[in-house]
Amino acid sequence: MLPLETIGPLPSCIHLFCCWVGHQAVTAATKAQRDWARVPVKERAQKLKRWYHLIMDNEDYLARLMTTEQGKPLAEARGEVAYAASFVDWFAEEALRQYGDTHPPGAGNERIYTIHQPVGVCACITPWNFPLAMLTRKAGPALAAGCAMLAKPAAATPLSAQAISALAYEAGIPEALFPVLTCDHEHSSAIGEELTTNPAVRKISFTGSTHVGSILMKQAAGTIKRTSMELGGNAPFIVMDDADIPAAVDGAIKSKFRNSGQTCICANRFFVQDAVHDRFVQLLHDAMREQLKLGNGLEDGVTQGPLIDESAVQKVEELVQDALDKGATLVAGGRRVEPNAWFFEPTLLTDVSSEMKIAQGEIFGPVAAIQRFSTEEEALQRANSTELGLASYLFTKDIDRVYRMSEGLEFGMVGVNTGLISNAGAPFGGVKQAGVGREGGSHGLHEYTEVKYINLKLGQQ
Ligand SMILES: NC(=O)C1=CN([C@@H]2O[C@H](COP(=O)(O)OP(=O)(O)OC[C@H]3O[C@@H](n4cnc5c(N)ncnc54)[C@H](OP(=O)(O)O)[C@@H]3O)[C@@H](O)[C@H]2O)C=CC1
Ligand SMILES: O=C(O)CCCC(=O)O
Repeated sequence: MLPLETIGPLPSCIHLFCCWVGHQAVTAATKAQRDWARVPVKERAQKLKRWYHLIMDNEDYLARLMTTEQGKPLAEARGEVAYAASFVDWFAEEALRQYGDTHPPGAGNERIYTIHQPVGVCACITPWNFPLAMLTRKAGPALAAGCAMLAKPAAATPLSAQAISALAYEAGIPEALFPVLTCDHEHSSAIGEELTTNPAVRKISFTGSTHVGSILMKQAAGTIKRTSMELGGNAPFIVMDDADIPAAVDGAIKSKFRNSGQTCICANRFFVQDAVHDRFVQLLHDAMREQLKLGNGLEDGVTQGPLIDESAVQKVEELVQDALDKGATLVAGGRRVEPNAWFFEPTLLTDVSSEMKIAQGEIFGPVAAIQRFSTEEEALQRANSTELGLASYLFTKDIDRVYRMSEGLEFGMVGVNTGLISNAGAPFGGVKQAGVGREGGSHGLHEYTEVKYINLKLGQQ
């Protein structure tokens, strides 16, 4: 018998085991995908529709599971279940509309046309902040297009992913076509490595940090995989002096404090024009006091749950402290509720400047950090001074400004006079280092199809 030390330490065994599980899953998915691509699109769409109805029928169960697992309040969890289901519903319908086109022939006896075909076996790695919706935003279009989708959810939220995929199997979607590969945080790189390097996987779709997205892109480059990357944001929320201030405050509450500030499209940097600064801050402070209640998300009336883990709380604490050290003013909140708890008070800071860390990257916590500005040009220039061009928000009643500024903002998405931009029918995605590709809408389906051009030469003129 081999001495134990020649086999190696336990972690590397688990690493190898994860790679092996991933490899087996890819092999099974490769066969399942060939069969699935041959299923008539109408039948694929019907199975997705059944999945959609099963998700909605189990809304309460899924929402309670998510609140227990992830922490977001029950009302928000219910909203996410419906949001997740809406991707399945939308892509079930869009699958029927994968139109090709015909082109003018180059010569009299040739005909040129295009068809859309599934990319093949795809894989996705999803985050904990939207454990259902980020999965269906990727699996919905992939399955609709005729692809397989291997899913690796975040270690913090495997149960939500397993529950929603079980409903897919119940709806008639083969398990081998849509396996969910769970593992602990230490071994996510093992599964990630297999999914990004196995040549049978044709596409990788990721939502998470820019740091991990860049690792996955490098790994995927070896086999030239298609990638969709939905990475970090640093959203500006611009309030012009002609804005409807109560509406801007309402948008701020929705955009900033959804999921306790843990979304990549949360307002991250508030820019408020001088003339309306004090009124906006006052009304926002009032709204935070009246509308935000911290606590157990299963209890009635709670709107703010805990952050995801200890390191998330520490990061927010450090950002707030750095801002205060550099001259910010604390208007409300500013600390965790009690030692060792992961609940962080809804926080309002003013006198924030671009030198502070809180203005430079994702806060991912319930902190509204307010900067002031004087002119439209200054607002645009400061808003655009980030590499994380995902979402942006603009509040103004001047229609010329709406066009001028929304076209000038270097972001993939602009919410004008609204703090909520999420919609299954719209293309979600970023520019610069915020990512590659679009999810949702018809663009979201195209991410899972290849365009094939066919040149048909006729025998006779
Ligand atoms: N754009 C967005 O929506 C999100 C942005 N973030 C940002 O990222 C920060 C950190 O959050 P965090 O959860 O650590 O985000 P990560 O980017 O680390 O995690 C996102 C997903 O990637 C997985 N993952 C991590 N490392 C690897 C790897 N080497 N190979 C394959 N998969 C990997 C994770 O698995 P596991 O959980 O097992 O580690 C998880 O499923 C947040 O504070 C926020 O700023 C976070 C989540 C979502
Ligand atoms: O934080 C994210 O990456 C997901 C954004 C959720 C949404 O689509 O609204």
